[in-house]
Amino acid sequence: MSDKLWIFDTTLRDGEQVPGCQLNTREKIIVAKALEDLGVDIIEAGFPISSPGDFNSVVEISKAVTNPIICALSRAVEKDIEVAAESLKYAKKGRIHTGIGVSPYHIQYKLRSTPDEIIRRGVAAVKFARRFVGDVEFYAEDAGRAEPDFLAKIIEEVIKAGATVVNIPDTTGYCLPEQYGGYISLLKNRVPNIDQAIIATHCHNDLGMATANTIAGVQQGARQVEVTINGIGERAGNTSMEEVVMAIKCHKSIPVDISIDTPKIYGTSRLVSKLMNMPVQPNKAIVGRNAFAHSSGIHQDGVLKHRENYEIIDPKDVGVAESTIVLTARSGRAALKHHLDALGVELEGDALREVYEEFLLLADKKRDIGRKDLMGLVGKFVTDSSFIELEKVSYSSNGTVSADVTLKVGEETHSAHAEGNGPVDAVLKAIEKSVEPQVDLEEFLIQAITHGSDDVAKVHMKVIKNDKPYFGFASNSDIVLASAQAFVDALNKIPVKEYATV
Ligand SMILES: CC(=O)SCCNC(=O)CCNC(=O)[C@H](O)C(C)(C)COP(=O)(O)OP(=O)(O)OC[C@H]1O[C@@H](n2cnc3c(N)ncnc32)[C@H](O)[C@@H]1OP(=O)(O)O
Ligand SMILES: CC(C)C(=O)C(=O)O
Ligand SMILES: [Mg+2]
Repeated sequence: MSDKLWIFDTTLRDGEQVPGCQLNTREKIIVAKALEDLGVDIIEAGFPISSPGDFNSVVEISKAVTNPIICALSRAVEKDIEVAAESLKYAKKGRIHTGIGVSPYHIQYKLRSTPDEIIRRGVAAVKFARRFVGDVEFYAEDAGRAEPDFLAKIIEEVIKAGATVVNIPDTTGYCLPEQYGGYISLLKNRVPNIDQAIIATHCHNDLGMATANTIAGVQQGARQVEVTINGIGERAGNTSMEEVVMAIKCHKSIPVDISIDTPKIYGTSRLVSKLMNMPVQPNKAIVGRNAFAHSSGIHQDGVLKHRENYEIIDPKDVGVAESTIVLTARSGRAALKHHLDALGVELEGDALREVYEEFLLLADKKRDIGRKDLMGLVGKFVTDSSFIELEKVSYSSNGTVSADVTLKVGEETHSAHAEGNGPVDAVLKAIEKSVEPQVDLEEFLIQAITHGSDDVAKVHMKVIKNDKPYFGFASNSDIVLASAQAFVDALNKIPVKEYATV
């Protein structure tokens, strides 16, 4: 029989420590509800002593969320623990998370203390927290660099004092998987009362080892994993929830059950990325834009024949509609044919070979091959009456912001006027008014390339049509124009056959 693996999410505490990621209470409640919906077991909602805002967030999350345990962080300091307990008064199930540094660095240089005194303070903190709640987690900060004998001793003592969960953080992301797993097996084998508490992993990603270390910990007997959505967190981040969950789902040999509703992973990732203003790197495992995108011919042919040739996860299992086949100069005929079929152009044999040769010449010069390029290549076989070209864009701000756009769709000219919250909003609305298909704008990123006031803005956009993502890119020194061009670029990638279905 498998054990339960408790999923402890610290996006709203450790994740929120990242500069620029701070959320207000309303936004934290949105994330907490999404985490509840995703199926997490414990939400670390904040560090209540740190500010009135964080205290209030823990109070409001406790009211808003029903199923998960709500956890509040504190130092091994009585006042911190009292405030944490106060913040949890509305929690249906509340947990206080208290602890202290245990590595020689932390004991000597941070806390200016001695090992014996650290054990005394840790034990006192756990006993004090138990006066308020029955569920007390102890963290042994910087356990990843602790003396093993000292770690085993303090863990034994805090369990005696009433800790229900013992958290073994690799706070500085120092460990290799074998070392981190070694700490967990040491505790399992050496601490006589270890079966009275759950061992938790809490890994940081300074060497890119957070997921590997967490999995090593679970393999050695840890039964709680502390993770964040998209792996956000201090410095290089925390362990990413989606990576751990999917690694365990992919490897049935790890004998644990997880409560996460995996098709909700992608939506939760986007929500956190958007609210925290923290873009997800394109090659991020599981949730990155390219996690299910195939761009070289041999892979594309393999995926088109049988998805599992090059995918270990079905994208639908994590909430991504489908894999994408991206046309590049490394693509082969299978990929080209796949795209032409989607445009309604069915070519075989010599015709396909002829178009493929021309496609290669073009793809060697151009990074991103879009619908206009493809229709140009197959022009003698078919005409495209739906390609969109941006002819004119103007906007003004006179109390209300409005925009006028002129577009050419196939041979026809369309003009539209719209108002918006700002110039980009107005221009995109005007474009949407005059074209099919209507789409949902899911992601919109503007990046400065050189960082001067004469900078060129690079815009990346993701739109959704019929649950499928389409990406648009553009760069221009005019941010509004770059946004309009990226939007049109994305629209032009939507196959005509998708227009009819809304
Ligand atoms: C590994 C982690 O992620 S730990 C969590 C990190 N998150 C945060 O720090 C965010 C919230 N922190 C805060 O708001 C503030 O730092 C507070 C309210 C906790 C403390 O503020 P201040 O009282 O001004 O202290 P300051 O931040 O300057 O220094 C931290 C103090 O806590 C002590 N301390 C650090 N960790 C612990 C601990 N686990 N238990 C007891 N004391 C601790 C330090 O030794 C230092 O004490 P000192 O001033 O006597 O040397
Ligand atoms: C407070 C503890 C759990 C922590 O975040 C760490 O040690 O990384
Ligand atoms: Mg941490």
